[in-house]
Amino acid sequence: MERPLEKRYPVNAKDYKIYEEVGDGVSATVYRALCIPLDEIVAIKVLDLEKCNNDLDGIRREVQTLSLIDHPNVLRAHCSFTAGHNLWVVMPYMAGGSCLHIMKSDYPEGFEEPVISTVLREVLKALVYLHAHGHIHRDVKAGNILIDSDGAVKLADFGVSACMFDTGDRQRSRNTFVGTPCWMAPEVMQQLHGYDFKADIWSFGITALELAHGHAPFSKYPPMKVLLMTLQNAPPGLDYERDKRFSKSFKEMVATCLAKDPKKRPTSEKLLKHRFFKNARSYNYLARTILDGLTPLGERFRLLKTKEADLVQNKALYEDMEQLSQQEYIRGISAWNFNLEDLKSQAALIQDYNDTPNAEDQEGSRKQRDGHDVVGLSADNISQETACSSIPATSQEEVLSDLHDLESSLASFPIKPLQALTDCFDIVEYGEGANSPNQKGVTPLESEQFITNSSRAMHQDAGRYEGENSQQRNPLPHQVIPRHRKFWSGSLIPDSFSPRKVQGNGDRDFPQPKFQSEHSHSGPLFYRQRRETNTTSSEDALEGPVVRRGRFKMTSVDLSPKGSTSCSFNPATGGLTYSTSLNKTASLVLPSLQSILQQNTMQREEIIRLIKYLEQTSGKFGDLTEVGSNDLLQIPQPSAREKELQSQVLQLQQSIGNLFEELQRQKSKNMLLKKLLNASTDNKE
Ligand SMILES: Nc1ncnc2c1ncn2[C@@H]1O[C@H](COP(=O)(O)OP(=O)(O)OP(=O)(O)O)[C@@H](O)[C@H]1O
Repeated sequence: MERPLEKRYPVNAKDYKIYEEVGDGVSATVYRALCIPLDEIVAIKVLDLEKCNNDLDGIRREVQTLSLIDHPNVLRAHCSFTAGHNLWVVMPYMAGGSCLHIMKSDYPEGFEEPVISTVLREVLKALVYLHAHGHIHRDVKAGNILIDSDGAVKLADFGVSACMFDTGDRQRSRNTFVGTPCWMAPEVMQQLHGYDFKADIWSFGITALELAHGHAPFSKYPPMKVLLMTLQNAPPGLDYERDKRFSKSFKEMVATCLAKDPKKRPTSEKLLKHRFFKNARSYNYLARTILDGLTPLGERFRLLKTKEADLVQNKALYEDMEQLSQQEYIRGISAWNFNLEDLKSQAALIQDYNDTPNAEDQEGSRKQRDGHDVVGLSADNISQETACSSIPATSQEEVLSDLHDLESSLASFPIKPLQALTDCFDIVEYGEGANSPNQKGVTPLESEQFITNSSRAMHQDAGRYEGENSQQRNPLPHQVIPRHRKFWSGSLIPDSFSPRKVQGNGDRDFPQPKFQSEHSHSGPLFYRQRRETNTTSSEDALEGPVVRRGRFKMTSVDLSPKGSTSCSFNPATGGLTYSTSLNKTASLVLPSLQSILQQNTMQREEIIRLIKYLEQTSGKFGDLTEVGSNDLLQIPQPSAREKELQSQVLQLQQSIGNLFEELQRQKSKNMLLKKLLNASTDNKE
């Protein structure tokens, strides 16, 4: 029988029409697109080669690997080529998007068990195939499980995949730190003896929890804490009490994947025989359940990004803190081997979150206290860990203890740890210019054929997605949506921001409302207090010329008018005269001036009341009081409402001043940290 002609996908950017953005990752953006000559809807992943630290050969090998893979549950590339400084990977378009996106938009509490077992069985089939062909996927997570409109499930993203049978450079690359910390197996973190395909089984177990809860365990913590918790806590799992809605077989299946000792984890083949997967349905079931009624992928992604952008905008200061923490994390790990003291002093800068731990973490700590399944820990470590995972860390000491714990948990690190880590995490720095994540130019410049044209056409129904957002045929969507820092957990929106999170059902005690208020008030207070208690801290040393002022430093002496000789107080109007130019100095003194104004207004009213009282009770000071009171009483008394509004305005102005001040402080701190980071990198080299 004659074989049907293979479809050949063009390797030139001008043959594709880019529609809307449907996803983004650490180093790539994914678009829905039309392959014009074939009249077929495809997905195009655009990687900025300048942002990939990998060498071109490495990427070439990855894509070659992709093109050789042939399994219904593994997403393979049709073809790939370079366009300008971007690599375009053309793939089948998976109209349902990733499980992560589906959960974030419609199932924030996770999926029901039959859905989970159906999805996971398909993923496991992909892993059986990959492992049998010598590949470790290394990035199994809900964000990489894609669903097509008919419910077909494919495992995507070989951005970090490694070949188990390779030798030489490739083999050594497995001794680097690759993956996303929440899904990362302990042996991958430890870097002791390298790792094998069992690392995928661990990530598979974590993904099962992610699908069950809507988020991965520890996803709200900064990477350093995730490392510590993974290494030191008992493995996360489904709780018999808390996760009543799930079957015993599901709980068992997760537990078997999440054995800390990789040898105790089953192979993918053996796992596929687990009774949990007996309940899996056909993939059409997914189309009928989770995909039914979903808005088109592009629109869903846009809404999620808008929501994320709004939340991030409102939480600009929190972002600064996160960023600082992440930079500190990278710095901390990378500096580990050569300057512990310096590291410790820098650790003082790590902002902790005062998060209420979720039941998952408490459970982990409880198990650990009971002495179960703790790898490589002394009693000392255990108590320290218990403190750090079950009680909100609030002090510098705890951060230092985290670092101490990490020191004992990570036996050794790769030769170039900093490089390895910067490959893993998206580090955003102030002043990023053209290469910043927002500048994801995907201009279809003259393209040159780069890698492969897939040997086999994928079974893609060319016309079926044509209707989806067909009006949105815009040219290349440069910076359609502002891109923000990627969250550690891989979530689109960090858990603590999720408006759907509710307090109180064990696993979901997310501190969103609490955090919001804390952030605007307690955050800056926390920083100031810390500085006050430790004026010789490295933070102070780093701060340079930042003036430490603000409402939390005010004393009654500060508020006295005589203290502020540099501004003029008009007793007739009760107002202050000062330059209105909004420069830095103004923003720094503004809070003090506003307080003085408030204080004086109150004093003035007090004096007027006193004069009135004296007028009524004594004629002795008649002349004097008459002059004084007449003079003062000429000013109309503000009504109670006016007073209230006045004080609100003052408070708002004061908050603005404080926020501006805090922002300046964070900026200068960040700049200094960047310098230190560069210096330590230079040292290392
Ligand atoms: N073929 C596709 N069809 C539809 N959506 C896709 C496709 N490929 C990727 N996506 C979407 O784009 C998102 C990011 O893609 P991808 O994971 O490949 O990028 P990445 O930079 O490698 O991300 P990361 O390293 O964080 O996993 C996915 O989570 C998914 O939602």
